Amino acid sequence: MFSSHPVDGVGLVLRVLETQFRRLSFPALTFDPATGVARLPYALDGLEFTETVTFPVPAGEVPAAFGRVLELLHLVAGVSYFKVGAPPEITTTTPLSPAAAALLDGVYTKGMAEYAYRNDLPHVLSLSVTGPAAPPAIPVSVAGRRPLSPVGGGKDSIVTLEALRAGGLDPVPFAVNPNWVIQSVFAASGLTPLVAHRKIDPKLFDLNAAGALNGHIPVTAINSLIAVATAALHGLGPVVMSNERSASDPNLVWDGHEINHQWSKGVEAEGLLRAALAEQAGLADAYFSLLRPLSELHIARLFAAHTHYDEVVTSCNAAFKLRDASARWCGHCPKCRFVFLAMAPFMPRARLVAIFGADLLADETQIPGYKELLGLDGHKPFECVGEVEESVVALSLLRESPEWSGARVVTDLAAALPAEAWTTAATSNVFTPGGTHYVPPPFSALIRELVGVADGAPLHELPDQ
Ligand SMILES: CC(=O)N[C@H]1[C@@H](OP(=O)(O)OP(=O)(O)OC[C@H]2O[C@@H](n3ccc(=O)[nH]c3=O)[C@H](O)[C@@H]2O)O[C@H](CO)[C@@H](O)[C@@H]1O[C@H](C)C(=O)N[C@@H](C)C(=O)N[C@@H](CCC(=O)O)C(=O)O
Ligand SMILES: Nc1ncnc2c1ncn2[C@@H]1O[C@H](COP(=O)(O)OP(=O)(O)OP(=O)(O)O)[C@@H](O)[C@H]1O
Repeated sequence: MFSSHPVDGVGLVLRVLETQFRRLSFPALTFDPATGVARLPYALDGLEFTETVTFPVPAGEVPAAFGRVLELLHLVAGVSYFKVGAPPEITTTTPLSPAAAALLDGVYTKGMAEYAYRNDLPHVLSLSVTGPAAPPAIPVSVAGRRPLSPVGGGKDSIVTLEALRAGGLDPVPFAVNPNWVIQSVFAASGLTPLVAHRKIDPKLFDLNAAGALNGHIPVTAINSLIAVATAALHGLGPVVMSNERSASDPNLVWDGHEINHQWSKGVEAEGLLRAALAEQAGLADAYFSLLRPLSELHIARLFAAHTHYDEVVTSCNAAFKLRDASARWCGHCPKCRFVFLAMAPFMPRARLVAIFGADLLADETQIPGYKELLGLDGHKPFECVGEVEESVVALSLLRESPEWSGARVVTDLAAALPAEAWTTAATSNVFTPGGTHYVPPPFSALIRELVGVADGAPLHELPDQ
């Protein structure tokens, strides 16, 4: 058992590496309305951490719903500290509505599934968060207020922001810890953003550097709750995300469980978060993804209409590292490869090469990576990339394009795919909106309009929620 008497940095690290942790718990959080600073403490047995989130300070009173969302954020953001020890018990004294308890179970199991898989910790997949029961709150609607639209610097949130603007909904752009890419997207949008700042306890980085257990966490769940809390604090409307249909697609199945790098971007997490916000905080329809009915390839096609973000748009995750971030597109990760392939059918080659600063489809060293995306090798990479079918459809469009058909990577990949792939591509539904979604009116009309206008075709009917 770990105890918390003072030790120097090296001693602390050595003891952590030798410890089998038993329990993650959540000491009381604090919030200072004058500074907007929330302090979120965690205890991994006797090892203590504090994460800090600084919200934009509101002009008026702090609404009760904000406090309830902050409680949820405190519990969800514990994943970063949980992963140091993967304790079998996670307990809170915060009363939990049934939907809040279900969200937390999902976050600590399915949200941590990639971590469990990579570290061979199967017990993580069946953990449960325990706490006293709370009755569901009475839901209130946030409809009719200005939406808050999180910006990630990539193509998806630009498509959402511009769709909301075109629909006359007057969106407020938002980001957690915006780096220069996100700030440049804010500037290119011409809209005035709100921002929040999140500071992970630095002790975590020392432990990681020394070899403590580490791995991927469901960061979108954390950013989403910071966004909802900010919207509540500022009396805004729903938080409108840009998570696509393919985010729900798992990377692989392990021990009978789906492992999805993007779990907290997927539709299951969206449903759990919506229900938890309604029951625990009384916020009905306060969170949804506008782009949920669309594939990544479809979103790439819609993005092609927005040329004034070309100098700033960056989807590569390497640009978003806390340390040693790349300038923009790194040009050699699965996400760069996928986004290049997805955009190529819909824009002139010179424009795409200018956005990326390189021509990935002319570079034969990219071929092994593209084979993974096309399902010819290994499993879908642990990154935010579309489904195999989307890559196949993109390639089928490129092999017929005068500009791209002679590109080295296109010819090699087209030769490597079996003939059935082209039949699959021809009958694919990647440009047909569909699947489970939670887009409420009037936003569903907006997405119909967006898709219909971009296609120059009759408006698609979205299936019912
Ligand atoms: C930028 C990135 O991809 N980071 C992943 C990478 O971490 P790395 O060590 O290379 O760099 P940092 O991000 O700077 O992290 C430093 C350490 O801090 C830990 N940490 C970070 C954020 C946090 O909220 N909690 C943390 O504990 C982190 O574990 C590092 O030790 O590899 C890590 C291990 O696999 C990943 O966890 C890092 O992913 C970030 C949390 C991140 O922001 N990733 C997004 C770009 C991302 O993957 N988004 C997914 C959606 C995932 C979801 O379900 O929400 C996507 O867009 O598909
Ligand atoms: N720093 C951040 N602050 C707030 N929201 C964020 C942040 N980073 C990403 N998001 C949001 O999380 C969701 C997933 O992010 P993701 O990186 O997939 O989107 P993106 O950057 O818009 O597009 P792309 O898929 O091209 O990178 C989006 O709704 C995005 O707006």
